[in-house]
Amino acid sequence: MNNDNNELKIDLTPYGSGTASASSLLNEHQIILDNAGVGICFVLDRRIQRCNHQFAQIHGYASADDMRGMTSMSLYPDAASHKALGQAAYPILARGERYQTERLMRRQDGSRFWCRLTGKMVEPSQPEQGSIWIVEDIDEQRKASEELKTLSHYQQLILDHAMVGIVFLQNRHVTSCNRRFAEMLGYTPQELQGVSSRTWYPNKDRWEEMGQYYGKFLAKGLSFRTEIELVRKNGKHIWCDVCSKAIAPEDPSQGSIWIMLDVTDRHASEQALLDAHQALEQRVEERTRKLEQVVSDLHHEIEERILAEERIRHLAQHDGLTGLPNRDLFQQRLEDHLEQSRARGEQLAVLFIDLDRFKHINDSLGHHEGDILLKSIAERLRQAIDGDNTVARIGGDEFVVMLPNIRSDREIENAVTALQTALQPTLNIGLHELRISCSTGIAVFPADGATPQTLIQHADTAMYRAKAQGRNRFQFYNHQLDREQLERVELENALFHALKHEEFELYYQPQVDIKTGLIDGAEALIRWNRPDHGMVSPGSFIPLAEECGLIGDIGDWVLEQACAQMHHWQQNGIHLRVSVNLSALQLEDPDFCEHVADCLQRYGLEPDQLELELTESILMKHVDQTTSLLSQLDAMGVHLSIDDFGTGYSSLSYLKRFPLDKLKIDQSFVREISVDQDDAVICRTIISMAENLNLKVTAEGVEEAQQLALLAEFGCHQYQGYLFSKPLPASELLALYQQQQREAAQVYVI
Ligand SMILES: Nc1nc2c(ncn2[C@@H]2O[C@H](COP(=O)(O)O[C@H]3[C@@H](O)[C@H](n4cnc5c(=O)[nH]c(N)nc54)O[C@@H]3COP(=O)(O)O)[C@@H](O)[C@H]2O)c(=O)[nH]1
Repeated sequence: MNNDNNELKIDLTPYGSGTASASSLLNEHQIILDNAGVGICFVLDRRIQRCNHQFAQIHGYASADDMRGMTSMSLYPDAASHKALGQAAYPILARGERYQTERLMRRQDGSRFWCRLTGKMVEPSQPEQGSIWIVEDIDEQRKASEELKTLSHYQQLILDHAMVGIVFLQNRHVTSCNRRFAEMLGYTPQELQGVSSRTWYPNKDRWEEMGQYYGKFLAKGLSFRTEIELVRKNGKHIWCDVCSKAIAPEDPSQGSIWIMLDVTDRHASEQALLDAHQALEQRVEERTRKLEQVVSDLHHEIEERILAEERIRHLAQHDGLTGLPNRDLFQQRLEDHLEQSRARGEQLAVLFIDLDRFKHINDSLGHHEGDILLKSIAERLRQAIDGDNTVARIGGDEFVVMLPNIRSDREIENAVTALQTALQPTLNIGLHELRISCSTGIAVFPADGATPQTLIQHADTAMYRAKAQGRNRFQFYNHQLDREQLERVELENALFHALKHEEFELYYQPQVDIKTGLIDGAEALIRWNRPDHGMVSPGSFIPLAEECGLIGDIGDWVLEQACAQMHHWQQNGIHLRVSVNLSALQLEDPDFCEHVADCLQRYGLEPDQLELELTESILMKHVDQTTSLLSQLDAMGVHLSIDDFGTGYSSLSYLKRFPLDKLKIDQSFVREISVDQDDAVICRTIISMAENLNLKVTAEGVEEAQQLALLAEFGCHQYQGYLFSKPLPASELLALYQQQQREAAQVYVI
């Protein structure tokens, strides 16, 4: 045997050595054998010659002696394996080499176990010297290894079939990965082996940023989870749910494990969901906004409707021009206050206010200025009454005032005075300075009436009386006034009757040429021969006829009569121009010109035989309309004159604009011409102005020779008045005219 340290030392006893040193050596060997950690046996002719205790123990025998002489065959599971080992080992052993193998062996109890066998020939050149076998029980190790193998196989299976991608990184480089991971990124696992994780990041910055981020977690042994966007081999971006943990937190060099799940679809779904959600939210927001808009529009509409209703209510209850309460509202308030007054036993006064000469002013200035005037007056009245009292406008220039809780007539008079005083200051309307006064009627609850209607009506009646007494007056109602009102209504009816029953008559006042003193015209003036009343002056029924609309028919009758009269005179060789007074209402008739032309034609008259007299106020009303009408009349050849000139507000520019022939100086200026310097100046100015405008001038109301002398001195052309003659029936005028003609002829003869 050689002396290799690891070699088995052969027991020499069977070979008969009896020396002490040999014996000591053998003892040492025996000690080594008995205490060796492995089983050792010496086999000769495939029989166990000797073995140590460990060997016996490994094979399930109580002692080495029990095994001595046993065939090695009994150590194998079967003969075949015994034979196979021999066949495998012999050639190697024969070459003197060590043979090592791991085999399944059999224990004494028949159980199998794994052994590592290491054999060596004692003397390869002399196989008959047998072989030494070292046996290690590796059954546990082998099983563990098997288990490990199985385990790692299972692990590999798990890794390979895992639905998630798994990668092991060291220093951010792939040490291994499963198929799914590679698939996720579009590589094979082999392609990824050893590559940097940078490969699947969109860019370097993102890779570094992530490294810093998760590095902190991994270093602390924490796992972390996130979703990141990665790039596949083909450049397509995917989203991954990533979970990572360090393999050994205490040793970062061992790297980390990453489990990844491709959540691109989920991400896309989520994104789609998010987009849909956002779109929905947007739609909801939009709808909400629209709804809010609709709601706001609705609110707006409701507010507007409320405002409109308020406006309508306001309009329905207020006067559009002055903003004052109207008759309805006034009556409502009066009703309420009457109830209170009744309950408290208080008195209440209603004032009916009518502006003096408003119609005249309104017609003269025009409606626009008239409206401004009314507004100013309304404001003054409103300011002049106490807060609790109501002032309302119930007609053109008619206002009513309610004074509740009145204790005495004096209190009412004070209120009326306050109102009159408020109107006193001059009003500047356009270029005009106007003074306005009012007539006031007063009715008191309960003495003069118990209902709003009665009180207003009685105050109105009282107002008429106040007006009849002159301007700027007030009058308390009494029952006598009712009678007067009744008379007014009766008069109105009588007027209708008069027209129907030919109670009217035309008188003619001669118009005399101042230079010759001869009649050269006449003014037709209506008279009413009222049965049981005598001759009624037009001054007392023309205004009423204008108010009740009868003036149109009366005017037609006058024109017809005047033309008929001229025709008659003409038949008798008398050619007198007759002037006829016109009312505003007549000019509003669109057929007026035709009517005049027709009348002239029917009576065979030349148009210049007729003169139409218009007051300034009529002229100034609807200037454009009047201008056109007058132009038509002028074109026909009819003469036109301004009556009562000087009392109105006509301006020079209008005088130039109208096709006029004559101005008639109002008798109020003529009356005082010889005593009042101002009137004289006015007359002189009118005459001189007419001269400049190429107009003739007639002076009205000439009663005295002195007046006539002055007018003649100022250059006036014509006059009419009691000095020469009062208005006369047609027959008397004819007689006067003929007498004058006769006298003139006599003078001529003389
Ligand atoms: N639309 C119509 N109006 C008419 C008509 N007829 C008359 N009238 C207008 O009625 C007003 C009163 O007229 P009357 O009572 O006839 O008075 C006229 C004369 O009688 C009066 N007059 C004439 N001379 C004198 C005088 O010397 N002194 C004096 N005190 N009075 C006098 O003046 C009136 C004439 O007015 P006028 O028309 O302004 O020239 C009166 O406004 C008539 O216009 C009619 O048919 N239609």
